[in-house]
Amino acid sequence: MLLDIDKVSRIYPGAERPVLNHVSLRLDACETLALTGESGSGKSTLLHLAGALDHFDAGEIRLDGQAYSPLDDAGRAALRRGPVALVFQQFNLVPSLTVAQNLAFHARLGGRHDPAWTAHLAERLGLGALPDRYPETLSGGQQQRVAIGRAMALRPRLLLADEPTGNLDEATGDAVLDLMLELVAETGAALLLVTHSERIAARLSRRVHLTKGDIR
Ligand SMILES: Nc1ncnc2c1ncn2[C@@H]1O[C@H](COP(=O)(O)OP(=O)(O)OP(=O)(O)O)[C@@H](O)[C@H]1O
Repeated sequence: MLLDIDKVSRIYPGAERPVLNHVSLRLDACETLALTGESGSGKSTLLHLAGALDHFDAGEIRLDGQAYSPLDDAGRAALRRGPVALVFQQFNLVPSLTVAQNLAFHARLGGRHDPAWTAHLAERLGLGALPDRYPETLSGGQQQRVAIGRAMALRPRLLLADEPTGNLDEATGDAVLDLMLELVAETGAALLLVTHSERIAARLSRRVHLTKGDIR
């Protein structure tokens, strides 16, 4: 088992009820899992917890047996510059950096920049001719391909994606999802992907539905 979310709860300060109530979820290497649920059901919250971007109030999360709760901020940041990578709906590229610099950005921060691998990713993602372009000159699909390349440059064990095609039209989104699934399969990573789309969920190997703070 790669990711073990074990009876995790999250109560936002001031909220009456927990958004996540003893949620458990396990993910093996090479698995691709769609996380669906109504708006506000806690999908992003769960993804952020798996990415060590937020704290949980009960339970435990482990990645390859490493528990999250003892980690300090540096340990949590190291997780995101190593085995865990994230892709968001809003791309979140660094506007002042070129495509090539964005692709290498997180891997450099983590001391794991492999120029040959990054160049391979740029080619695979159809970005080979655009190394010196800035994000504002790219289409949404191109920007998301850079974000995926930036994430995969770390050779993560776990890729977390929050509505990665939510800002793209259907054809562009499908092409981006194809590339993401290919790269995840090629590297043996696991994928946990939040989506509202039945069509996208059906493309992944497994799906779970979040409702009333729990997985059904
Ligand atoms: N930082 C926060 N502080 C307080 N409440 C929050 C915070 N983040 C999210 N919430 C609340 O927690 C609930 C779940 O939010 P979350 O974003 O995880 O849901 P979601 O299923 O991803 O929704 P959507 O599909 O609309 O993106 C919502 O009621 C939201 O308002």
